[in-house]
Amino acid sequence: MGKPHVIVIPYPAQGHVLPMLELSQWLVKHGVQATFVNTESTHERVVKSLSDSDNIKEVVTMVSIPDGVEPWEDRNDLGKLTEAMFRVMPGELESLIEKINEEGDKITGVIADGQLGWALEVAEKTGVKKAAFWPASAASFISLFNIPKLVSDGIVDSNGKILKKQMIQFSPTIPAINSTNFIWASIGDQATQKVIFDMLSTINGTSKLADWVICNSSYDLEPGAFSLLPDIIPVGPLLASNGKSVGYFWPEDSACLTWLDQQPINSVIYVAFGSFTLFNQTQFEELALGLELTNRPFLWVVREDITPHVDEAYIKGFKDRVQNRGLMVSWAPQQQVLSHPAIACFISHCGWNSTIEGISNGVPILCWPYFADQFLNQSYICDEWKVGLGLSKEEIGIIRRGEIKDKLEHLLSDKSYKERALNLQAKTMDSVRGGNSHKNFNNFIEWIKDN
Ligand SMILES: O=c1ccn([C@@H]2O[C@H](COP(=O)(O)OP(=O)(O)O[C@H]3O[C@H](CO)[C@@H](O)[C@H](O)[C@H]3O)[C@@H](O)[C@H]2O)c(=O)[nH]1
Repeated sequence: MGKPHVIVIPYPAQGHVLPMLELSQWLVKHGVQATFVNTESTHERVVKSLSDSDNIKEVVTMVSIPDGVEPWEDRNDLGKLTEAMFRVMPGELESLIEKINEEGDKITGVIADGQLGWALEVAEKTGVKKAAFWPASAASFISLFNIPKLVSDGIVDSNGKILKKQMIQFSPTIPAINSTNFIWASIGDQATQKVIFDMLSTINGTSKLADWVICNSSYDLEPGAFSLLPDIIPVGPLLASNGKSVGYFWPEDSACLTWLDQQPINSVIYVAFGSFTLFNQTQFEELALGLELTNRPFLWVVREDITPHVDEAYIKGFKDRVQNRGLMVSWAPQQQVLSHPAIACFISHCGWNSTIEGISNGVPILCWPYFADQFLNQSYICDEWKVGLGLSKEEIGIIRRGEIKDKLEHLLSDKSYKERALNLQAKTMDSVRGGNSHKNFNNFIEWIKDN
């Protein structure tokens, strides 16, 4: 009997591809062969963005299949993308597995993103092991499991439209969620929301189809959520196995690490909003001016692809005034940045990966959620773990420079945030270095290897 050989297949979004590629590298380290299946367009982006030192292609077999989106359609339309994927990718995945098997390199299991239930149906059909990977918090899983109840309670209709705007407490052991912040409720127009809602509604069934459901979280981070979900197994945070993530959609600017080396310890404000967040010009300027007002060094990820005419976006004179203490880059190697001793705090959109990367490095967080599960993650950061602060918006939805400066001052001058962040870091890292997450991961590997 040869090595176990699994297919790992993520949803084509940055916050899904990165942790699943990390998972694949951990699998390989444990003696499992991994074939990573991206959509063709994501594969192209990832391969193009690899840096010279990234040897991922020698470790994990990277392949691609079409996502079904027609050349004239827009892949940023998540509704269209999700529908097209569902139509085309199951057949493509099945053919891929057949082809690999015919070549004699037998596939023994499929580990699918929790959002891709159809991939587990393909696994079932081809008679291999089935596991689901959830790249976000266990609490967000709970909110999706409760979709049928939300419909029967009249909070949302069967298309996912929010009928009642109110705080929802699924259990006293997890943070309450405002119904307007449900994951699907802020994605695109009503038609898109329906497609995403339908996809998320299937997650309960997907997790029943899977032999294992693993989650990129830990008992220490979410004791309440995991007590409600005994069959969801935390194995995280799954950080880059060699300290550096691979699988970026944009080329990294690693010069920022050299710049960080020149900054005093515990001085730099790191600012990054993941892969989806969009700012209007007013908000962009207020953030820039807020950073300027702090008089502290900062490293700010400004995505050039979503900030058209980026040079003109900065307020006049800003770049000259901050040139000795501010660095703007288009994409940073975030895990390396957050582990750098110069970092003092993190202004984040609270995507789950950014959240657990901040926690794993003991970095206090100023929360600026944009959509989806990010509001729930903010509640964890501010109310449960107490390692960060939120920001208040004006009525017109803008966060002003004075608010940004004041909250940063508060976060950095009240040492209790850093203390709690370091405590949580210690617990979290213990869990992956020999503790519960580590043990769970080893049990998972045993299951994959078991004939
Ligand atoms: O300059 C940058 C900016 C980000 N990152 C990385 O990109 C990833 C971003 O992931 P995440 O923080 O989760 O944000 P999103 O890309 O916005 O992720 C989507 O997917 C997540 C997992 O489902 C959800 O929690 C988010 O709300 C959703 O927006 C992280 O690993 C970061 O380290 C970099 O390496 N460099």
